[in-house]
Amino acid sequence: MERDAPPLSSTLFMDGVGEVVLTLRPDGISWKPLDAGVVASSCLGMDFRSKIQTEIKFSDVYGVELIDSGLVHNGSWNIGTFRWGGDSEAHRFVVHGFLGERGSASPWVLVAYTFGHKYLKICQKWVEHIEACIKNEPARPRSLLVLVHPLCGKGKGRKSWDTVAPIFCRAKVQTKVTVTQRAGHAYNIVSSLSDRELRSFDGIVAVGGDGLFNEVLNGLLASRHEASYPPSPTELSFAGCGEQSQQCRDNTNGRCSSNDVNDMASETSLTSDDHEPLLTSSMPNGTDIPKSTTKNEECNAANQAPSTPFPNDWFRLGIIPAGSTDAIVLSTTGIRDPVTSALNIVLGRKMLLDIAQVVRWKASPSPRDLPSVHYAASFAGYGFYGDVIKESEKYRWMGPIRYDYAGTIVFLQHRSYEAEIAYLVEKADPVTIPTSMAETGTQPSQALQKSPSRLICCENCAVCAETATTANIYSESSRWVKSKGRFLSIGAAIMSCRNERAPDGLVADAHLADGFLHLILVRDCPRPYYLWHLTQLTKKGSDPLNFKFVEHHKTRAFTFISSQDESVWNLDGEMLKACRVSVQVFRGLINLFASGPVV
Ligand SMILES: Nc1ncnc2c1ncn2[C@@H]1O[C@H](COP(=O)(O)OP(=O)(O)OP(=O)(O)O)[C@@H](O)[C@H]1O
Repeated sequence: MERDAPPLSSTLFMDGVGEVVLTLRPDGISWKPLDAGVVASSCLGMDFRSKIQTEIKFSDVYGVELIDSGLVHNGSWNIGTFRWGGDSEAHRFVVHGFLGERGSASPWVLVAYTFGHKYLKICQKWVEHIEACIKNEPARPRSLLVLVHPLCGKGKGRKSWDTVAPIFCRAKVQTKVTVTQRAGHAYNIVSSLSDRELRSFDGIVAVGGDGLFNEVLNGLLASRHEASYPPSPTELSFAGCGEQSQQCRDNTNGRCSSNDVNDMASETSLTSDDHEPLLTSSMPNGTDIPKSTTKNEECNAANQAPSTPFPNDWFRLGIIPAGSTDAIVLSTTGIRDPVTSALNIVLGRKMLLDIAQVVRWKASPSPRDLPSVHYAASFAGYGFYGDVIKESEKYRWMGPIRYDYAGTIVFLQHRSYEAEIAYLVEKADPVTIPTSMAETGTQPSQALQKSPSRLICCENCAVCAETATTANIYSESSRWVKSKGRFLSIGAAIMSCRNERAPDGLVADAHLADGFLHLILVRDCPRPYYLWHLTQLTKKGSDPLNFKFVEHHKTRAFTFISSQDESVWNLDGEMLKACRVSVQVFRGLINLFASGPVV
C-alpha cells in the first residue's frame, strides 16, 4: 500500500547491498542492511565499496533524483567473495554525495547511492524530503553563468567542463555556458551584463586558469566597484613620504583636492578627472576598450550607483581549475582538482577574498590618457615576473612548459631595474621590516625572526574572520615609506600564490581576506644569491624571504615609478605595460565558492 506520510524510516532495496532500513535523521540519512553485510556505492559507472559507509550527512549530499525504474542489484562483496542474492525490479532514486576527509588535502570522491522500492510514491517522498533538507544547507546556487576557456592548460578547458557538468546537472543548478572564442571575450560578456542579468545568476564560474578568472573579475568589477583611487606615485613623490603625504590630502575621503592636482600638473599632466574612479574600462591586458552600455547601465549611470555594488554578500565567483598554474585554486582550496572545485560550488561554499586594485597612471600630456583600473586576485609582479610573462608569450606554442623556458632565459639575463616604491606602513604592524637599503649578502636577515608566529590561512581562518574593519588607506594610523634603488623583482602577493612549483607559495602566511598584500622587493644582488632565493621558493617549509637583499612589507597600498620607458607587470599571470602604478587592497571585495585551503 502506498503511503502519503513522509518516511522517517523505510525498508528499501539498496543497490549493491540488498534490503536496508533507510532512516532520515536531522543531519543526514543512514541505512542498515537487514542482512548484516557490507555497503557498496557506485560513481560514474565505477564501484566504490566500503565496509564502513552507512550514512551520509546532508552537507555532503549535492543532489538527489528519481531515475527510471529498473533493477536494484542485491549482490554484495563478502570477505573477498561475491555473494549473489538476486536482483529486484523497483522504482529508484539516487542520492549523490561525496567522500572527502575533513582536514585532508586529497581530492573529494563522488559517490552515488541507489535505493529502490516497489511503490513510486515512497521513492518520491524520500526525494522530496532529502531535497528539502539539502535546501536548508547554506546558500547553494541555483543559477550560474559558466565561461569555459577551451585552450587553457594544454587545451583541457572543455574536457574539464565535460567532466564536472554532470555534477551541476545532478545538483539541479542551471548553467548558462559560453565557450570563449578569444582573449577578452569573457571580460566583454561579464562587463556588459545588465544588473538584471547579473542578478539572475548566483555567481559566475570560470573554467580555465588564473587568466580567465582575472578577466571575469575585471569584467565584474569594472563598472560595479566604486572607490577612490590610491594616491598616484607622482603625488607621493612630489609630496614626499611619511607624515607629509598625509597632510597633502583634504577631507574628500581619499580623493585628491584640486590643489593637489594643480600642484602635480607640472610634473605629470594629471587632470582632476584622473582621480575620478571608473572613468576608464580596461581589458586585463591593458587594452582600453569602450564599455558597452545597456539600458540598465544607463539607468545606473543616471542614479550614479550600480544597483549591484561590490562588495555584496551573495554574488560568488568560482573556478574549475584547468589552467597552466591554477595558483588561485591551489591557494583557496589547497587542491587542484576540478571535481573538488565543482563540489565547492554546488554545495554553496563561500569565503571572502581580498582583491588588489591596480591603477596604471600615464605620464603623457594627452587629456585622453586617463588612469586605467585593473584588478588582481593573486599577484602583481614586476622585473623578473613581468619579464617572464613577456618572454613566455614568444613561446606560447610550447604550452605551459614555456614558463620554465622563459624563466631560465630571463634568469640568465639577470636584469635589474631602477624604481621608486612607496608603501603604506601600519604604525602597529609587526611584520613590516624596512631592512637596510641596497644591502645584499648571504646572511639571512633577522626579519622573520622578529615576526610573530606565522599563522597559515586555512578553512575558518581566525585572522580572516577578525571583524576589525581595515582602516582607510589615508587614516592617521598609517604612513608612507619610500624605498628607492635597483630591483631584480617586485612582487605583491595578495594570497599565498601556491602552485606546483612553489608548494608554500611566494608568501606562505599570506591570508585570503585580511586586507593586506605582501610586498616583496628583491634588490639587485649577484646571480647566485638570486638563484638561492628562487630555489627556496620551490622547497616546502623553506624561507625564501629570509635574505638581506629581500625586503618583505605587509601593506595595504603601494605606489611604483620606474625610470624605464617601458615596464611590464604581471597581473595574475597576465601582462600589463605600466611605468607608474598605484595598488591598494580591498578587503573581502568578492566572495568565492571555496572555504579556504586545507594545510
Ligand atoms: N578562446 C580563447 N582563445 C585565446 N585566448 C583566450 C581564450 N579565452 C581566454 N583566453 C585568454 O587566454 C589567457 C590565458 O588564460 P588562462 O590563464 O585561463 O589559461 P592558462 O592555460 O593558464 O594560460 P597561460 O598558460 O597563458 O597562463 C587569458 O588572457 C585569457 O583571457
